[in-house]
Amino acid sequence: MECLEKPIWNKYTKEELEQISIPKPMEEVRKQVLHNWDVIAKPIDGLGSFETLTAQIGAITGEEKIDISKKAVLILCADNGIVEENISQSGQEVTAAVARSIAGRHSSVCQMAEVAGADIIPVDIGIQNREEIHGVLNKKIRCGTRNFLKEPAMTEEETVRAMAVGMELVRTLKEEGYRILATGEMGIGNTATSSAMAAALLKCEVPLVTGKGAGLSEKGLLHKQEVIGQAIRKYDLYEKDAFTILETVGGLDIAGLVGLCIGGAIYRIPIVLDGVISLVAALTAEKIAPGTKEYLLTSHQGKEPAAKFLLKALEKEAVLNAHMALGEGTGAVMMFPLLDMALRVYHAETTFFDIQVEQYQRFDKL
Ligand SMILES: O=C(O)c1ccc[n+]([C@@H]2O[C@H](COP(=O)([O-])O)[C@@H](O)[C@H]2O)c1
Ligand SMILES: Cc1cc2nc[nH]c2cc1C
Repeated sequence: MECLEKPIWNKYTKEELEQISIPKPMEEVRKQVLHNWDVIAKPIDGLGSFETLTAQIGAITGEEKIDISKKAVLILCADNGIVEENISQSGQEVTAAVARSIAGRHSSVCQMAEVAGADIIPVDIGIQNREEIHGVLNKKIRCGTRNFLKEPAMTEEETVRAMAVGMELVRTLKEEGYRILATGEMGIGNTATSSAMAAALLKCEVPLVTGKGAGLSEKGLLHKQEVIGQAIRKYDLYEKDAFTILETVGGLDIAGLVGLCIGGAIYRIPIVLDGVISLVAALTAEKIAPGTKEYLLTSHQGKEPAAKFLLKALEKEAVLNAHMALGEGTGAVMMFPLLDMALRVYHAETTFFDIQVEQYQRFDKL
């Protein structure tokens, strides 16, 4: 049965999206935050990546006093037609089941977000069935994508509309006072769409960037790699641009995440990236709107093999290396308490002067 599409806000065309110009972060503020860290009584660069990440947040927001008190994780839920090809352990009905669990605040990310003091915003951007799930924001573009082995997953218009949903969410959340957002997703089959996109974007062999997702057998993995390889050849994807790769083998969740990343850059909201699905969206966003990556913070590398190549292409390092493969935004949410702890030190401002010790000198250049 065809799903009735709901008309949604739609402002951009593909051409307009490709002409978005991303402002530069504020380098003076980054420098000032790094200087403030050096005055605090601790070894030089003692908090490592947390010093540079908080300086990045300063450069994004333009504020030396860093406030990430109001935070949220956005979980974009969507189905993938490619699941028909048995590239995942379960069927598409699991996407809606987990979305219901998120709405009821039971799922893994919900438990973690509660500890982190983050709000949970589940979004239906393309779950396959028509059910309105109470507590899930309805931004459905269509009921799941098409099977990309047979035809492109999305049309240009659907892709643009899904990206617009992500951008619009950042705009409204900024208006509501949110200071930092984490990316999350839920969608059976989205490690296959992510791996297909990663192979095409990075122009690398499919097995190098294709893993077992939520849990496949060795045989299942070989089949998944074969399916992705066939699609890459069918659409000649090594020769295609990022937008075409997204619409052909991506998903509505990934397109929405691309929009979240670009929205973060436009509205100057730091975006914390979760695992492989968010990382592929981040690289796509950077290719469509260069400069976007300056507004993105990494969290973890995870178990999917594509993650480390995507991080390298983004010229970023993960903070956590915990072999996670959960999704929902769990890795990104883990960053919130870590950043809160680092910022507690930053704002406490216990200086070398306070403890009557001569300030340590930095011998390398900032
Ligand atoms: O974030 C990751 O690195 C990650 C790795 C493996 C699985 N997942 C989650 O598991 C689902 C996709 O797995 P699969 O095997 O159906 O492609 C999807 O809902 C993701 O949130 C997520
Ligand atoms: C139960 C379950 C929860 C998930 N959360 C993200 N992806 C998932 C996949 C499954 C199968």
